[in-house]
Amino acid sequence: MAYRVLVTDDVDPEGLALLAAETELLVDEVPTLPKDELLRRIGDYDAIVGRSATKISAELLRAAKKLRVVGRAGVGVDNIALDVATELGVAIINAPAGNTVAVAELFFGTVIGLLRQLPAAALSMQNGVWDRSKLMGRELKGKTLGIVGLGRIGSEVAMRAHAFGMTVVAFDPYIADERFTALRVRRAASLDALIAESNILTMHVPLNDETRGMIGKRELGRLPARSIVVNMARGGIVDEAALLAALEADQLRGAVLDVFTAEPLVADSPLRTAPNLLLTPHLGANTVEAQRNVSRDVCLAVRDALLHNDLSKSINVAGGSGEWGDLQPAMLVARRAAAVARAVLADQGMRAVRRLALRIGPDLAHGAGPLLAAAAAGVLEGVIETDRLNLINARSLAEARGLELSVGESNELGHPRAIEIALAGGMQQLAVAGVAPEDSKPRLTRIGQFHVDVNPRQTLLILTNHDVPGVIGRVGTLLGERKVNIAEYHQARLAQGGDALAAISVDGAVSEETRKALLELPDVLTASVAHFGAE
Ligand SMILES: NC(=O)C1=CN([C@@H]2O[C@H](COP(=O)(O)OP(=O)(O)OC[C@H]3O[C@@H](n4cnc5c(N)ncnc54)[C@H](O)[C@@H]3O)[C@@H](O)[C@H]2O)C=CC1
Ligand SMILES: O=C(O)C(=O)COP(=O)(O)O
Repeated sequence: MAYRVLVTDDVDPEGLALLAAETELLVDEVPTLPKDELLRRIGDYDAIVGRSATKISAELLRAAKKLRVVGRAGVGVDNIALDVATELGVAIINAPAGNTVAVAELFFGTVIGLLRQLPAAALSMQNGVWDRSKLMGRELKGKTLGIVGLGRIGSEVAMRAHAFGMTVVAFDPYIADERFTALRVRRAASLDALIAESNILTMHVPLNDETRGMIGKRELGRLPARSIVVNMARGGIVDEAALLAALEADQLRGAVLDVFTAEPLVADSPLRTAPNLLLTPHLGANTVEAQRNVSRDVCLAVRDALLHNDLSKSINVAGGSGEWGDLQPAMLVARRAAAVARAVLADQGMRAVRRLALRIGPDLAHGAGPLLAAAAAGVLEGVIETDRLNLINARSLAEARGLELSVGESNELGHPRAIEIALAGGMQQLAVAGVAPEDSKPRLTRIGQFHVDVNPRQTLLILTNHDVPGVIGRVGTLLGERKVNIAEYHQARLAQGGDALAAISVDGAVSEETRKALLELPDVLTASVAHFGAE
């Protein structure tokens, strides 16, 4: 089956060629579409790849019945209704690293341009003027640079600022002290403290509820006299009206804006004629190198998501570390162990699961988020009606049904790559455990108190029976008569003559009628079937 990919917003051809090279991907490249036209067309597509000009609204996502992936050839995802995408199970993939240097270089280009009055100088030369006295500049050396957001771009700016002889201070409550030390950046205790000493204040944070309007009239008023404010992050992080007022009152030396609350900036915006304001039309990422990088990065990840169901690059899988190569077998165990626990409990009359507790061995600790999502998907599969149950929406769908989810690391599971799922509801609970060793196949190792050893393939039959001779033969004969092929049969018991449990891995499906027939066999006490969905 071929997947259709819609590409908007001038995405670099090098990445698109990677998509077009796949026979299973049909790529349609269009210019940035007006909202209504995009809404009309989106229903035909499995993926959309674009940049900041295309708004991926809640309305668009709900209309996009086939959509599985949104690729963003760049960093900021404030143009995407992330919550709705997560609820619908649509993967959001961005290209976080490819344009970092482009923004950092534009920072120095524009700030030096502003300090040395380069736009005015160039214009004066075009106009036949030679006036050096009016074009006196200032240097970066010795000035204090205040960076808000010491992430990828903030860090690159900091490194280059040292080369210019600047003092570098930053405010970022989410970054550890070690990173500040490694970058030789002094940590400001608060945003206010940073503002109070910044000759140049620059914003490198995402736009969200915490950062919208972060620099307003009050903050601008607290900057040292004759400071410069730079916003290359997102429009609205620096309040445009307050900035305009501060520039008109000659309170600042100047400002640089590359991003605007509404883009494109309207032709008659008062910002266009404000004094000492250097404007660029969202050029931060506009270099040949950056566009090639982000296009390649995002297209590869979109390809892998569509063709190989690899969601490791989706930013809306909670806790994803980005590297899932070693986690896939563990995710399979988590999902299947949860499905087994749910099936067995349902046959004991417990249909409403209330709690899912995941415990993982230390070598899987980095995958806690995706593993919990996989376990949630295992509990829900076959229970809820959705054709888009996946690692992206499983946790939110489970929580919406009142299921409490938790995950913890444990050294007591007997293997560093062990996984245990405990489901509970009412008075009942059941734990199912497994392992995902690096060098052998994933196995289920425990169902309740019974030790088993079975590779959970397409379908697992779980029987409990009296531990008496003849049961295995009768079960095998019944399944054989019904053309159910047994791949593995693992019999476990707690004590001779007590209860026993059989974990039987079979090919294909086991009908409800076959399950009932198994229950009719002498000495069989319970029979549960876990059909595993697609991986
Ligand atoms: N002008 C342009 O063309 C471009 C603009 N951008 C913008 O730059 C932003 C930053 O990009 P990256 O550095 O790659 O992202 P990043 O995620 O590496 O860094 C963002 C940093 O902001 C920090 N942060 C978040 N909330 C904060 C708060 N309330 N106070 C202080 N710090 C806070 C985070 O801890 C993080 O370290 C993007 O979100 C995007 O909006 C990115 C690329 C191009
Ligand atoms: O990557 C980002 O966040 C940017 O702001 C770049 O946006 P663009 O892809 O140039 O529309």
